Amino acid sequence: MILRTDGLDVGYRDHVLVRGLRLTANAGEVLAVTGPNGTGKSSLLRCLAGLLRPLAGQVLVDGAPADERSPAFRRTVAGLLETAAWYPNLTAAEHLEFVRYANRPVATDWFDGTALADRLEVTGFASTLPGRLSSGQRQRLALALVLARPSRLLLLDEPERHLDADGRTAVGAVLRDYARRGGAVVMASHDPALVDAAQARTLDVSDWRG
Ligand SMILES: Nc1ncnc2c1ncn2[C@@H]1O[C@H](COP(=O)(O)OP(=O)(O)OP(=O)(O)O)[C@@H](O)[C@H]1O
Repeated sequence: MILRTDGLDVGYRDHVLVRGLRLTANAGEVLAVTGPNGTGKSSLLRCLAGLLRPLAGQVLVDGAPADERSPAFRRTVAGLLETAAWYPNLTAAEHLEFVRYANRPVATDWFDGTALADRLEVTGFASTLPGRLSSGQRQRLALALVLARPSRLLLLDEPERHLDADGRTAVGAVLRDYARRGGAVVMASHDPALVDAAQARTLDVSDWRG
């Protein structure tokens, strides 16, 4: 088991969004967190990523509390939760090269997502600067960059954002294969087609309303 939560309360001060959540994500599994707007999907993802402290309970990754400052946690978890940051003067291909180079020392020990990243068809705009990409192309690049980082647990907030129907299906298939190679994916999603393509198990956060 890669990820486990027990008795997890997620929210802000006196505003509990999710209460007592028990969740697991195993190697080989894609878990889709669903539910209406404002029910706490993004907040839950931030909590799993160690970016928002739980109001109660624990998030355990490989048995240790989620902690962004831990090198082991950072080697295990890769995420796309907010808008990606770009180097305005690096092309799409240079972004990918940079991320691969920066992760080179650990790339042989951990999951190598290079082949998966290549399936997002970044090649079509490889020499374009981020400021000149369409929002869908930027989303493909952001996902390719996350996949290019070695990881065993992917945390994604609405990966379908800005993608056309083919792009959503492609992302679903890539996530399915990431899991098949031994990773686990937890994603918030509003897109049943993506959830289907990823063969994801679903968890409706509104069942755990605070
Ligand atoms: N930093 C914050 N401080 C206080 N409240 C917040 C903060 N971020 C989000 N919230 C509130 O928490 C609630 C849940 O927000 P969240 O973004 O987690 O929902 P969501 O399920 O991801 O929604 P959507 O489907 O619209 O993306 C909302 O009422 C939101 O206003």
